[in-house]
Amino acid sequence: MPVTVSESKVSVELANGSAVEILVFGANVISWRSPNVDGHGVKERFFLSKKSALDGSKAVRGGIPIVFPFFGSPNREEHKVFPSHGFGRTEKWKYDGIVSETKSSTSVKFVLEPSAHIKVKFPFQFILQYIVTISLHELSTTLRVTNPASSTSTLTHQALLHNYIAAHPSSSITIAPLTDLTYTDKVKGGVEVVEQRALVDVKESTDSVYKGAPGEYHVRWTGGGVDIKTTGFPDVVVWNPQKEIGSKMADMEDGGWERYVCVEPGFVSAWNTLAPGETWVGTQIFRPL
Ligand SMILES: O=P(O)(O)OC[C@H]1O[C@@H](O)[C@H](O)[C@@H](O)[C@@H]1O
Repeated sequence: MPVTVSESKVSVELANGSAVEILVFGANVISWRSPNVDGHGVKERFFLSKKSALDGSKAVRGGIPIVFPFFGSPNREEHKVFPSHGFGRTEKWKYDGIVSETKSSTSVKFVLEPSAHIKVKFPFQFILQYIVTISLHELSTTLRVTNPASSTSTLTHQALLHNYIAAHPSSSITIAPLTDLTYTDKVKGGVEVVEQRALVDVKESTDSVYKGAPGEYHVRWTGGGVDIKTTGFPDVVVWNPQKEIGSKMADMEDGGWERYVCVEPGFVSAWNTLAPGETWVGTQIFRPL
C-alpha cells in the first residue's frame, strides 16, 4: 500500500524505497528518504530535531514547515496576534487525498482554509493547497495561495518553505549561485549587503534574505549535496544559527546546527496581493546528488 493515512500523518512509499512522511499538523514534511545515487541503500534527506514536538503543540523544528501569511516577526497590524512565521505551520491541515499515482510517482494534497479560531484573528478569506509529489529520485512540493473572495477584498500575504536540509558537517556546507544578489543580513541587524562570495557558507551564524533569487540552488557538503529548483519564489533565505544561537533554542537537539542548513525559497521581501479569484503558486523540486 504506497499511501498510508493515519489521523496525524500521511506516508507515501515507492517501490525503490523512496518514502515521504507528512504531518497533517502544518502539512509539515518531516522525512524524505531517497536512494543513494550508487543504488545502495536509502538516505534521510531532511533534518528533524530530536527535541522537536510532533504533536501539534508547537511548530516542528525540521523537515519543511510552511510559513504563511507572513515571514519572521509580525510587523503588520493584522499579524500581531500571531507568533513569528504566522499560522500556516501551526494549524492542522486537511488531507485531501491522492492527486495522481503511477509506478514512479505519487502526489498527495493538503488544504488549509480559515478555521473558526483563525477567522477571529485573521479576517481574510484564503485557500491554501499544498501538493507533495514523490518520484523515484526527486521530491517536489507546490504551495498554492488563492483569494476566494467574491467581493473586492484583496489578500495580502507572504509565504516560504522552510526547508531543513540534512547536511554535515556544517563547516563544509556551501550554497551557490548567490553572487551579486542583495541580501538582508538579519544577524547584523538587517543591513543590506551585496553578496561577493561564489560559494556561501554557514560557518558562522547566518540569517540572510536574498532578493531576486535565481530559482536554482546547488547545496553541497562533504560527501553529499542536493540541487533545488524553484518557480514562483522571488527570494531565498539561508539560515543556520550555529552554536551561538542554536544552543539557546529549546527544541534544538544538541549540536543540531552541525547537521543541517535551511535553504528556504520564499516570497518574503515584499508582499504579494491577490485580487478576488487570483492564485499565487510556488514550487520547489529537490534532487539529491
Ligand atoms: O525559530 P523559528 O521561528 O522557527 O525561526 C527560525 C528562523 O527562520 C528563518 O527563516 C529566519 O530567517 C530566522 O530569523 C529564524 O530564526
